[in-house]
Amino acid sequence: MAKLILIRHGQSLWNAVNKFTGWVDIPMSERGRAEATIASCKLRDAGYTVDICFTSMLIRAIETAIVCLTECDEVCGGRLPYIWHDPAEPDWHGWDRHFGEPDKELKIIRSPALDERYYGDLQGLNKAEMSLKFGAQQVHLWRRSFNVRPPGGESLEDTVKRTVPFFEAAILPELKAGKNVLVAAHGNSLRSILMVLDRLSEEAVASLELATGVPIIYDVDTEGAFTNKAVLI
Ligand SMILES: O=C(O)[C@@H](CO)OP(=O)(O)O
Repeated sequence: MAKLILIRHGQSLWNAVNKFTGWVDIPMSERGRAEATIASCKLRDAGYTVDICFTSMLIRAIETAIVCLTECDEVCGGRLPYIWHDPAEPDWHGWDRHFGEPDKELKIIRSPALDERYYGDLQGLNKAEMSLKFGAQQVHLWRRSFNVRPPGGESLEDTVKRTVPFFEAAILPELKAGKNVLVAAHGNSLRSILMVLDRLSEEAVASLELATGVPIIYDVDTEGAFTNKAVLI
């Protein structure tokens, strides 16, 4: 049975100071790196290995993936992790051309489809200050409702429209082929995927909160059915 391992990135420097982050490319904090290290050890101790990894384009998710795969390198199952570059990219310089042993490689594939929800005009602003300015209820709607867009940004519904098609086209086929997949992404991009995997209603997804750096694991069969959800706290 293939494993799907979802992980929200470790705490970022802007999570630490309660700022809306969205697409701003903020790295992890020291605590975030520690969270990713602990996640790596928990994956190793529970005997999980990864065959292929997907991340967003944002450094906090990429860092989380790399720390998870390399702090306890048993998680890689003896493979060498590397960032895959698409030969179709205009600036591709043959970065992965020297690899010749696919069985010993662990591709890390980045996609903007997994990026955090775009927070528009709120990016960089403090969440508590915005609650004082616009009211806690309005800010809660911007942060957690399914279809209310933050000013100039994406609703969760908008996010679903990019994450779920990517999940179905790129990630699901790997799982159906029996590969263990690590997906390192963001609070809202993962909430949008979990909404589908856990069949959550628009109301139920509003109360779904994901901790930073905590792996969520599903068994996936060859038909693409998701069972036995486990959270490695
Ligand atoms: O700021 C953000 O990008 C996200 C995740 O940290 O915030 P929220 O939890 O409010 O959706």
